Amino acid sequence: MSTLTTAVAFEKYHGTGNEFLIVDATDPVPDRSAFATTHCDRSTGVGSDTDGQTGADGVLFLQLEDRFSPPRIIMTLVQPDGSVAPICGNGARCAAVWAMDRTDADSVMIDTQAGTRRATRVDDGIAVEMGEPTFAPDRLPLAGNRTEPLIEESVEGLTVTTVNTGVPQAVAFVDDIESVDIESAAPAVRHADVFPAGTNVTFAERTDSRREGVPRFRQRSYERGIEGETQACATGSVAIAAAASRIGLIESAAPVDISLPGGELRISATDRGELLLTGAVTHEFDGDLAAEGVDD
Ligand SMILES: N[C@@H](CCC[C@H](N)C(=O)O)C(=O)O
Repeated sequence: MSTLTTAVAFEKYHGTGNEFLIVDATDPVPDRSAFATTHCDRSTGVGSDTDGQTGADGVLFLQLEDRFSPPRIIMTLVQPDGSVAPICGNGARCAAVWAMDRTDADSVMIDTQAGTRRATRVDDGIAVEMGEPTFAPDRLPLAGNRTEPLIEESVEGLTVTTVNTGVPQAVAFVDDIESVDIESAAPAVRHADVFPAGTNVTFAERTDSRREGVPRFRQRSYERGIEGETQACATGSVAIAAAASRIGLIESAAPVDISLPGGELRISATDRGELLLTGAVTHEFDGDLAAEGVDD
């Protein structure tokens, strides 16, 4: 038995600073977890981009099915710790551009473990239908036989409202987001016993509107699977809108503007009342990376 190393083509994209390596899923990568852990490492991973950022926030393995109209993509996000996330809002936008560039389509369907999402090219980037956020304890999930949603309750000393926006999110509304020591405050909540599958932890501060009548929040998120703060977490942005509406901070979950360390996102509503996430996507650079397998 010997180790076989092959070169795998990748493209690096970011959605509002949330960075992904995209690999065509038809290229064989025998151990996807090891591939993601190695190449996403922020110190030793894939080489620097123009912003000097080494590594990435995950690998999107994308399988394009262009016989359908609109084209479909089967999206699997493998995170730096080797785990698979059911969905990723920023990743879905990057996946949409990757597929649109190959098909000339302006709309694609993205099949994820959290369900199918439609993504459409719009003036200010890509808009993704994000499904119905749910506060239901069994869908979060919450531990035990709990029947009540977890709304504005203290978990590990932080007051949070929990919502599943495709992935679990614990949202804490704070007065001054800059003063939050996220690396100290978030890990205990992320691993709290009440969340058997863990959770992402998102902080939000209500701030001045930039569009008349549109509430705006500043956001910082600590992500499960990355185990650290990211420049943007779009399922967290949707969670802020849903949670703020649920606890009466705002009248409705849409429209809402969100400012993140990596840029701006907008939450609006589709005609069917589904939340729509809109933001920019950037294609950074391409290359080849080593994938290791075993040859027997
Ligand atoms: N960055 C993402 C969320 C990715 C999944 C998350 N880390 C998890 O494990 O739940 C986004 O933009 O939504």
